[in-house]
Amino acid sequence: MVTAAAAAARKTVQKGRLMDFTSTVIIPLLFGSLGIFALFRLLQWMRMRAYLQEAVVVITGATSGLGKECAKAFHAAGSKLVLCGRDSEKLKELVQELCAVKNHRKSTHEPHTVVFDLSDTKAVVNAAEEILKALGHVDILINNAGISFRGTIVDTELHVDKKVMETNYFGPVALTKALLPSMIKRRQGHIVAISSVQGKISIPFRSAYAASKHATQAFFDCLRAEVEQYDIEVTVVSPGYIQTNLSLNAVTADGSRYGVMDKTTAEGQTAAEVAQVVLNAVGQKKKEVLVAGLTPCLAVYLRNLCPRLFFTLMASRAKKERKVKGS
Ligand SMILES: NC(=O)C1=CN([C@@H]2O[C@H](COP(=O)(O)OP(=O)(O)OC[C@H]3O[C@@H](n4cnc5c(N)ncnc54)[C@H](OP(=O)(O)O)[C@@H]3O)[C@@H](O)[C@H]2O)C=CC1
Ligand SMILES: CCCCCCCCCCCCCCCC(=O)OCC(=O)COP(=O)(O)O
Repeated sequence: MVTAAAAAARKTVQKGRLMDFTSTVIIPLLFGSLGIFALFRLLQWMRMRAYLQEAVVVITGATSGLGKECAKAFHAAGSKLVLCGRDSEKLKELVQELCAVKNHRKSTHEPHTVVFDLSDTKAVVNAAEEILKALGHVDILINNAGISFRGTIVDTELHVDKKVMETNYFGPVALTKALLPSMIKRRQGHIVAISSVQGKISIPFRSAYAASKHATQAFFDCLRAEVEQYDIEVTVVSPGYIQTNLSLNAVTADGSRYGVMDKTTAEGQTAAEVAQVVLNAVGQKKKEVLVAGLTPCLAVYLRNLCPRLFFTLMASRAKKERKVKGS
């Protein structure tokens, strides 16, 4: 009887101590951590806002898809935009669209436009000069423009491989090199490369595209290391499928337009969602970001951790695709 009462009393004391511990240690710790986290996020947001507001941001491929949505996101963040593209009419329409947006919280700026073809090196160098003359400097360069490709290696004419490399690799490299000296001089700048999941893994019938994106990843990784001493940032963004005109505009083995909206593209993430990820990655000065669903992310890990299995999967994918196309 006595021992049972003593045990019950001991239990009550223990329960009381636990409650004391919870109210004096656990709960304050929990709220404290939440508070610190909220403060950290607020400071991060304020730093990002200050970084993007008034920044001179050059965006290539601004006439459609991801480039257009990036233009909207950076414009809304108060950046001074330089919109680049091949079609001056489409660029003018975009400027009108951006200027029509009312933003009462932030001061926004009317964007500049520069028309040039990225596969023309001379035009790229002239464009960089034009940009520096008009705005004095560039804070953020977003190398976004690009084209994709569909075809077998055996059938693809070499000029097609070159065209894809000129647009996706040599164009951004030339523009970056043309703007880099002024960034180094100011010891300030941020260079962004829109690569792809296919900059990390190669899938069949995309040889020229995957090669151009692997080259992009390699070049901008080297650049990041080389310019860190000048406080210049480099961000490589690797998206999975996005709902844009990329597949429609892709080139085929003989250089003609593919002209098909692939199911994978149509079912991808929206360009606005990915543009927001680009904005945040730039604002937070991230080194790289993979913006894709579970399967592409797993495929990237599989390529590195178990390449044999990945190659087998890709070979069977090639066989299956060939069967579907009856070739
Ligand atoms: N959509 C997707 O699934 C994915 C896209 N990406 C990448 O995103 C980037 C943007 O593509 P996305 O928006 O999807 O596709 P879009 O086809 O919608 O946009 C491509 C942009 O690049 C421009 N461009 C193409 N060739 C040239 C050139 N020679 N000189 C100058 N500009 C050129 C186009 O301009 P114009 O209007 O003159 O043709 C257009 O503005 C690309 O680098 C692409 O590889 C990455 C992963 C997935
Ligand atoms: C342990 C399980 C691992 C599962 C991995 C299986 C591998 C399956 C292959 C998946 C391939 C994903 C490819 C994604 C490609 C992609 O997102 O590319 C983005 C683009 O650049 C699109 O350009 P495109 O012209 O090809 O439309």
